[in-house]
Amino acid sequence: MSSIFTSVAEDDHQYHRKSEGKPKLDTSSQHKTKEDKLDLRLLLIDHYDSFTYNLVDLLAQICVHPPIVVAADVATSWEGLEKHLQLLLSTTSEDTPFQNYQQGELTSLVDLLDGIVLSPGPGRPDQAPLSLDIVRKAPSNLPILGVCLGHQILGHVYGANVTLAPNPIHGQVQAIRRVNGEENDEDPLWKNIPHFINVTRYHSLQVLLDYNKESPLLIPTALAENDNVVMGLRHHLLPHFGVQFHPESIGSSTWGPELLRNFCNLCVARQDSNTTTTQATRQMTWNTSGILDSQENTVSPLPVLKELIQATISTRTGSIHTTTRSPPRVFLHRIEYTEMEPEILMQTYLVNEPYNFWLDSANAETNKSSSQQTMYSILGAAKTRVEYYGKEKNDRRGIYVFEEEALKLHLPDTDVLTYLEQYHNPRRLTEGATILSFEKKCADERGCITKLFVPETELSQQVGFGFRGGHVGYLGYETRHDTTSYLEAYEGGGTAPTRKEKSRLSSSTDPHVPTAAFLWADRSYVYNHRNREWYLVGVAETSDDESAVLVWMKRTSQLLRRSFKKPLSSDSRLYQQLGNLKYTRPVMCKPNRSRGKYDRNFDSCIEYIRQGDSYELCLTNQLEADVPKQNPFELYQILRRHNPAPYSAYFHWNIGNQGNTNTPSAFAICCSSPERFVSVKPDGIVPVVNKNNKRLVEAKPIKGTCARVIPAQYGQWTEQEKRDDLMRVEALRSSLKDRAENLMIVDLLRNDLSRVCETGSVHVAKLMEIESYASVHQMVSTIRGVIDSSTRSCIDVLKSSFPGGSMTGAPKLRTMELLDEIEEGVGRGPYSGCLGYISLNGDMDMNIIIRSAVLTPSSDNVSWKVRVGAGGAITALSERASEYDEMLLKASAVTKAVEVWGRAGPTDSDNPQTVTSTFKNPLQIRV
Ligand SMILES: C=C(O[C@@H]1C=C(C(=O)O)C=C[C@H]1O)C(=O)O
Ligand SMILES: NC(=O)CC[C@H](N)C(=O)O
Repeated sequence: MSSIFTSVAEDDHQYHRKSEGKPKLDTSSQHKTKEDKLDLRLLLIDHYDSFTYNLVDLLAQICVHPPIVVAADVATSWEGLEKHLQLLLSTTSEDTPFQNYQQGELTSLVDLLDGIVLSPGPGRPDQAPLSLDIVRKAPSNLPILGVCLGHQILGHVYGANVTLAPNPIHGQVQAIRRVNGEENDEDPLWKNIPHFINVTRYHSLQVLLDYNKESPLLIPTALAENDNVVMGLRHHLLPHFGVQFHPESIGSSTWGPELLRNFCNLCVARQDSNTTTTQATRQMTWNTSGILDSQENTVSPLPVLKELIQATISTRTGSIHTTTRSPPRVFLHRIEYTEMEPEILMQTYLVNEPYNFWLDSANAETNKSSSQQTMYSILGAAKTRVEYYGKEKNDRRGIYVFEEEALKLHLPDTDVLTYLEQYHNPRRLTEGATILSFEKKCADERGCITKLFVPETELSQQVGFGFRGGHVGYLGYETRHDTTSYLEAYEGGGTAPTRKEKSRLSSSTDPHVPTAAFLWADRSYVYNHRNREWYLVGVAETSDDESAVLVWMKRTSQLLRRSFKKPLSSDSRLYQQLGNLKYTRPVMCKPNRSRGKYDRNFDSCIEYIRQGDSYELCLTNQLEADVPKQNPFELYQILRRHNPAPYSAYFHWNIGNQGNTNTPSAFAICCSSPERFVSVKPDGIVPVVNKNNKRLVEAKPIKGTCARVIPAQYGQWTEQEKRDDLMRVEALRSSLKDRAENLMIVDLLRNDLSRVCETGSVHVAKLMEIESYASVHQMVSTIRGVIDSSTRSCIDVLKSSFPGGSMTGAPKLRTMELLDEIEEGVGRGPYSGCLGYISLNGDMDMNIIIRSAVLTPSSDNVSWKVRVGAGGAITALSERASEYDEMLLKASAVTKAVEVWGRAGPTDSDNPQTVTSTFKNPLQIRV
């Protein structure tokens, strides 16, 4: 591993970042609080970058108050910004950028600010009117730090040319050197920073400085070693500083935070040198402490605009639902002496129910090193379900809640995350579960029960898993319209004509498949693949429910205790097919967009990157096939053998009863995903203080893929094949292109988690590790952070991080807009979204829906339309010729299984409708 990453937390017990070996903060004691933090008010203008909150997190570690973040499109001028801030100040409420400020404490913008940071972002400086105006009109003694796009904005304002850089460079860590010069030695931004440092670059544009000018306004402070691009600049008089690189990136972590500290110190020194901040000046000189003096007043506070005050923040952001209903009761029961296997339980009892699921750890048995978290299966069938149709399905918009086939609730204006929040907000979390045991001799189903309440703190250790019932389902990719709105509203943006225009672009998706869908899992089966232990998990909202749950548990326990290992009815048929599979056989799934079109799409991506509109785009395609109607569960069975993966899942929706419902939804998802999107769990590594309220958030993004060697003899490796395969691992590990792709997504996930996690808690636990699956090697990183679960829920985590950055690229919002256009407005549906559980104790585990088939019935109901999404990240280092192949390689993990399934053909038991009408499922009878 290259040395630039040595400051990454290898030791997961590290909660706050260490700063050993770094110079101490040089600040006057009156500005320090008890925790040595600086009492500064910084404003950060967010140009919708995917790294902004990494800056916010670092600044929040340095300052008492986290910076106030506002979107770059809240206004187009300094005056407009003032109005906007006045409005915010007058409506300070919970969950806004102002939550840390007292009402009435702040009276005017000028009094408020000690410094401004202009964030990085997509696009060109001339497209950022607000930031340009800030540089022109802010009080001249107010320090401004421009990062990347912000640096280019400074360049633009001060007359430098902003042009295309010699090469776009994204996610690469490179050496820069400081520019020597007497004035630069005094430069407070670079105080105590060595002359050569490594930093991460994400840019396509550059500021060209004219070194021949006699008295230049801008002075270069650092240059890139390899291409001499200006990496740092400052105004010759004003306290305006720019850095072209990203000090907040994990690849800059040795000196980046120091540079930000220096900026904060500079803001403190400016406070010291001003008795009243409104005495600003245009006549500037460096004073002895390296900070500018101010003499002239340029800005006066604006009166508060009464009519604007009336609009409240909570109506803009969609206020958080906090229901006062008490949390449901959870019951657990361990089944002793059963040899039941999850696949048999599904096949025998669950797949013929209209709504059922299996969150599988399909590789837990084949891969003994699989982690603790991926050794459980959660299975169940449900009576109550939630369907959500989002912005792209305007005719049916809203939430629909069904009990069996009866529509119980329609909320036309509610989005899925707001709906789920009612169940999973901090006030409704269960604090433990009742463990039930049944005495064997007791004949009565309702009697002879021992109950023991175990608090959550002990429960997870005792049973090993964190699922306590709740919602199991998925958020399709198009749920992104809602999370985008949340983000824009939080920062006060989304109102600019450019953004409004963009959000009108909507994608067409399959009408059979809701934008998001969840089952209410009140009776579930949890299986530990390692020790083969089974638990039943029941949820009761009322006392009637409670006695029904007890009966179900007792009956199920009795039934499963009698189960012995038996071969699956479909087993021999499936294995036979797998053995016959020829790996050279062409897939029958047809890509939606041909190689020629995909190549042109690739060119568009490269052009957007070249122009500075994106740093990385995850371009995708869909492959489609029509398969004669047969049992979709068999496709899943083939898939879990063919491509065993830790976040596999089967999700089956209404296939047996198509046509009987008020909404025409009917589909199945067969998923063999290797990727965790995000989980929320309690964890031993969290500090002991207030332990109950802390939960660990973990994302495990994958970026970097290469094909594995496929042994000539199915399942039998020669020594040479093993060696060749290992060589591919090493090639992937050291590939510049893949490391850059991965680094970008690591920084993006750090950003997304930093929006909700505690300041300083987000860290990279594992960087660029290689995991091997049936057909591919993958580069995987692990990012962790801590939330306070008394104020933040897993829904907040989803709001701040969905969709997973590995499926979008960076910067996320702009890149999603570009992809919409490139992918011709064809919605991705469940593919690229996430699937998993949201548990009633506040735990969550969501995968990324990739390596998956989504099945919907054809209009005549005689065949399945099978869709397999696949794609890959495009960066400046990508090659056109290999991207289409990489997409096909990823798809092939699934398309081969579809091919086998299609060849197997229907059997007599493949008509679920007949089965459900004759089969009385002993486990699903509800009393
Ligand atoms: C887009 C897919 O995969 C994503 C892209 C990857 C890559 O670019 O290397 C790796 C894993 C996924 O995050 C897919 O499988 O369809
Ligand atoms: N990271 C950034 O801020 C990028 C700035 C600009 N869009 C560029 O590509 O150069």
